[in-house]
Amino acid sequence: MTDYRTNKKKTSKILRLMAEKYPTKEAVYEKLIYLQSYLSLPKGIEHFMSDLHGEYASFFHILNNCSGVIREKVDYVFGVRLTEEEKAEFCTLIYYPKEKIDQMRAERRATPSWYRENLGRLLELAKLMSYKYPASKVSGFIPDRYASVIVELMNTHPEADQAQFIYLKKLLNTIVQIDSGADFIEAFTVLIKRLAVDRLHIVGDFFDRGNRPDAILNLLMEHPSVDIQWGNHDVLWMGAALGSEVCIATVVRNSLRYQNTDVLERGYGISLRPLTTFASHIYPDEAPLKAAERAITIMMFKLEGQLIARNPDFQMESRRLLHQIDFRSSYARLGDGRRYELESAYFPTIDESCTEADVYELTDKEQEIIEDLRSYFTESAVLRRHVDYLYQKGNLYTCCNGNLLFHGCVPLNEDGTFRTIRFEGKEYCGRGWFDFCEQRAREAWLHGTPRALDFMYFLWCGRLSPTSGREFKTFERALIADESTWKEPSDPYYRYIDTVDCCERVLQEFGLDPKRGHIINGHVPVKVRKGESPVKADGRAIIIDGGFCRAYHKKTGISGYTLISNSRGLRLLEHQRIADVREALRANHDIESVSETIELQSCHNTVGDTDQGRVIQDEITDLYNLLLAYQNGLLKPQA
Ligand SMILES: O=P(O)(O)OC[C@H]1O[C@](O)(COP(=O)(O)O)[C@@H](O)[C@@H]1O
Ligand SMILES: [Mn+2]
Repeated sequence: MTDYRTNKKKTSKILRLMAEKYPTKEAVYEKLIYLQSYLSLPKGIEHFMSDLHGEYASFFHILNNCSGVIREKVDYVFGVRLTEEEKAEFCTLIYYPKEKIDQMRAERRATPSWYRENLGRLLELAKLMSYKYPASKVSGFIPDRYASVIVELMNTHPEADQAQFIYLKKLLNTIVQIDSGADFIEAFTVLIKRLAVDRLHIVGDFFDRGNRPDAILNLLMEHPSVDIQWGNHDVLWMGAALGSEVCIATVVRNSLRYQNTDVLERGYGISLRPLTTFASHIYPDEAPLKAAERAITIMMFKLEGQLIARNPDFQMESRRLLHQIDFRSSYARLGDGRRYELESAYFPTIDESCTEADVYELTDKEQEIIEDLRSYFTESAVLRRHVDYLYQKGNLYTCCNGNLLFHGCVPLNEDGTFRTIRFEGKEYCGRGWFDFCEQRAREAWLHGTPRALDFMYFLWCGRLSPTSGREFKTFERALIADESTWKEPSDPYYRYIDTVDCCERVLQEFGLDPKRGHIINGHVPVKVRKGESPVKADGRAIIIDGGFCRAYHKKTGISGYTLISNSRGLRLLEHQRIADVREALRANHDIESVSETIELQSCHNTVGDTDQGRVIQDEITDLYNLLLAYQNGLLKPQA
């Protein structure tokens, strides 16, 4: 009885709210007709990318060419009506309108007929690409300042009627005559790019290795429809920006290793001066960058050792190794009980005779340096804006249209079952562990608690972290010459992902249809050169770390992947070579992309089949109820 009453109360509350929004019967009709028909349009295109690792030029190009979709549409619309060169030049105009127009002007080729011709082509392309959207959505994509004229252009039908033909000609002539051709070309290219990608998913790792993660984020922040799944490099930077000292030391170390200090110094206004001055003082024989790397590496190991000791639940004890160094000889004892020779036995910031606990203490000077860095990191407004954006648009995982997106792994046991993780006296596994990890990562942002800041470091490199799933061998890689110690054992997930059974269990665990969903991961570079494929378990899982990262090109053999999900299925694009804007402008070169169909459905998916479709369906039900309430007099519509 109570249930019935509360439900009734709730329903009428919803209806009253709806009535405020749709006060007349006509308003309800209008919305119902719009929503009902929208459900039948083809589903919008989703693009997935991951592991961008600061490679701005490639990302910029792929964002501009919409992962190759523009080129395909141009081929489709203009077929043999244009030569290959004309099509390539037209594509370059769409990718880089400002630069291309400047070039045409400089070469005195930007004549009125050039403007008219290209505006005509852009219009034709935009019309074709807009067919899968309702008109109101298309007008939402048009840059405001040009909206009324572009809407007018989009509504012309020159093929149908002579008067329309003349009308269109007049519109285009006037645009060019009054010198607004360049502005309209640019506005059309914005519209076309918005029509080409309905949603962009970035499956983690913006930072480290490449030198412009800041520029990538600036660009992305202008994109109208993005979601992000955090990678381990992202959580590391997020932790650093929020003030975790060990995350800061690691970020600085990574930047020095890849000679990317510009990101910190210019991009985020973080000065490394005190560190480099100190480092060249204590390592006078080293080059400045190398000296700074050595100095921050030891600080990092000290801070990491302290963190591991105060967080036994991280299960990272095997990574606390600084005290295993015999400072009098040049050896360290590792977990296997064996002694390994160190690359260098010179540790000017460690007192040889100190106790085990003291090894992990920072010297006064080190303390001063890390505090100084900390204030730079936490006070950088640009970094703060980027991290806020990562928190606002990002999650540890996303379920979208039946697919499961996350960067690393779901921790598994050796036998492939979900691994139970004990943390603060509670047990977690599978999705529950992801939810807990995300909650703790958000605590770092919202409250900056020490425990949550420590957790960000665990997420970066913990063996049980969903973004990592690997036992990092940073100590061995930094200090020990014997490379056999460098191999990083990883979670059984990375083996089991090859099996259909595992993928299906994971999908089910996250509430998705195991027979129809896909797992989409990044994190593990696919070594195409060695014959590896990004497609696992008959297409149930796809790993799209295609190595945008230049440092890994030798290993991967390609320069990035984009996964595309459209109304007919899934397609993978393998981008063959690095983009270069100048080259694109000079010779109209595009990134060469090889396309592989992973799944082709016999029928088109519609908006009705998507998550958004389900939300719309609910709204339709509410609208019908409102209509009923208006009809049976429960609510009075406005006249
Ligand atoms: O998430 P990614 O890109 O695999 O990066 C993490 C990896 O990078 C490393 O820190 C190694 O870095 P380097 O390539 O600079 O030696 C590994 O220890 C770790 O597995
Ligand atoms: Mn990663």
